[in-house]
This record gives sequence, structure tokens and C-alpha cells, in this order.
Amino acid sequence: MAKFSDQFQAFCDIAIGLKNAQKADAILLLLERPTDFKQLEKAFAEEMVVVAGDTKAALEGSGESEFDTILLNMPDEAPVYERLTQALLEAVADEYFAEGASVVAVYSGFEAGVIDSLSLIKLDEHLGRLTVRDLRQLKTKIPVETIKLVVDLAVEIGREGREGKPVGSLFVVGDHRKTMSFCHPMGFDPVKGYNKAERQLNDAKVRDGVKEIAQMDGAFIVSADATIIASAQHLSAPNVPELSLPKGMGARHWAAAEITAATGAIAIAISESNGTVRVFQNGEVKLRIEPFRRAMKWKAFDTDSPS
Ligand SMILES: Nc1ncnc2c1ncn2[C@@H]1O[C@H](COP(=O)(O)OP(=O)(O)OP(=O)(O)O)[C@@H](O)[C@H]1O
Repeated sequence: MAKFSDQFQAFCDIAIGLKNAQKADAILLLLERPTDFKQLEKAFAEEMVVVAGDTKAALEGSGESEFDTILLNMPDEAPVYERLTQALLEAVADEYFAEGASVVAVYSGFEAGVIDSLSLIKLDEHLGRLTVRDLRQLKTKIPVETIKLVVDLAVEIGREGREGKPVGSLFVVGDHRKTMSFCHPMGFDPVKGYNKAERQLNDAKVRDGVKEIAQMDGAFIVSADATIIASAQHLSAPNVPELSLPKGMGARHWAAAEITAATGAIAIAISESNGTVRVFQNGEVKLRIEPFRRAMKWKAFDTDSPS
């Protein structure tokens, strides 16, 4: 039986106290190791608690409990700040927490596997500040300002769509000469023939223009200095057998992974189905941004039958 230490019990009590004192909305518990969920239920009684587990093992036994759970499945070396952020993002995406909620997080910040830390987090401030800080972790020669410009544009496209309809799209940023060597026009390219100043993403009018044509098939190719080099491009970088992506990713997301495996570019894909923005580098998803403010629509769930 997984143990439930006095220290853990004390942190649960303090978390409830802090939540009440600060009129916070909920508690997030980040678990690295399995725990005794019966004891945990007693410790939190009537409180609104979401339990995020690093692994399936950490959540073992949670099925019979009252708690909403999130399985993180992130790389072992992911720092606690990233794991907490991911847990908060998923909790909002799953509608366990409202966008503007304040949350008391209980986690292991210092000693592995031991609950020893508490934070009071205001979600709108924290999640709004997220991208610049995370984009710096990409460690690339492409200026972070250019990446941020494109990520912000992508998030807007994912949230707003066009004329009430969801829009998916793909941007490939940096290393544009090599990227272009893997591109073929998919048809009419609306940016062709414009001079460089008219293709600069620093200009809000150009960004509005991109929003207008974002739903066209194919990718936008953007240089490191934020100039659109081409649009409506089909990418055909070589297949890399070792690449793996989360289940359910289609051709657009595979194209994003493959072009970043073949070049030094960063790809930013907006999924048409849910507006999620994913940032790819070296063939991997490095960052995922959920479109919190996307208008909700009722939609039937697509289901896969067992193969
Ligand atoms: N190799 C490619 N290069 C550029 N664009 C592509 C490529 N493959 C697919 N796309 C674009 O992605 C669109 C959607 O394809 P698909 O539905 O298979 O992708 P997906 O990854 O599931 O994305 P979404 O979540 O938006 O549906 C295509 O209509 C096309 O415009």
C-alpha cells in the first residue's frame, strides 16, 4: 500500500487553509509517485481537487476516488514548472478549472517524490505569460520575436477561425532556403509578386491578410526576419522512420514534424479540429497551446474502432 506521510497530510491541510484564506477556486495536486487515494479523499473531504500524475503508476487507485485526474506523460527530465503548467493547461482544456481561476498547487519542488511545495497561481496571468518564456527554451538562432509573432498569429487564427468557421494552417519559420527546397506550390500563391515590405509580418495589415488566406491548402514559409517567402506550399521533406507523434495527428502535423527534422526551421501548426497550436522543432512537438477563448460549439465525437 502506497504510504501517506504526516508531511503530505500537513501540506493538504495547509493547501485547504490557503485556498480558503485567499478565496482560491481549486487545488491542483501534482503526484510523482503513487499515493493512498482513500487517505487523500479523507484529507481533502469536500474540496475541489484535480490530481495530475506524472505516470499511470502515480495515479493507480484514483479510478475509485472522487478526484478528476490528468495523466501528464511528459519526459522524466521536464522541470516542475513545465509539468505544473502542462497540468494547468490540461485542467483548463478539460474544463476542470475556469480560465480565470486561482488555484493552489501542491507538488514536489525540491526533493524528488516528496510533497514539499505550495504555490498560489492565478491562471490568466500565468498562462498569458507563458509563451515568451517557453519560446526561449527552443534554443534556436531564429529570433524569438519572429517566433512569437507567428505563434501569436497562429493562436489568434486557432481561436477566431474565419467567418465563424474553424481554420487550420501551417507556418514554417527560419532556414527558409533549405525549407523551400522541400516545397512545391499547391496552386495559386497569393503572396507572389509582392515586394518584401508588403510581406513583413511585423505589419498588422500583413497579419490580417494572412488570416484571410490561412484556410488555403498548404503551408506559409516565413524567413527568420519575419518575411513571408511563399504561401500555399506543399511540404515533402523525407520520411524519418524514428519520428513519433501523439496519436491522431494527420498529414499537416506529420508534415510539420518532418520539415523540422530535415531543416533548422520551427513549424507552427494550427489544428482545424480544435484550434490547438503546436510548435515543432527537430521533428518533435515542443509546445502546445490550447485555444482557451475559442467559442464553444457542440460537436459529435469522432471515435476510432479497434483495429
Ligand atoms: N505535406 C503537406 N504540406 C503542406 N500542407 C499540408 C500537407 N499535408 C497536409 N497539409 C494541409 O493540412 C490540411 C489538413 O490535413 P489533415 O486533416 O490530414 O491534417 P491534420 O494533421 O489532421 O490537421 P487538422 O488537425 O487541422 O485536421 C490539408 O488540407 C492541407 O492543407
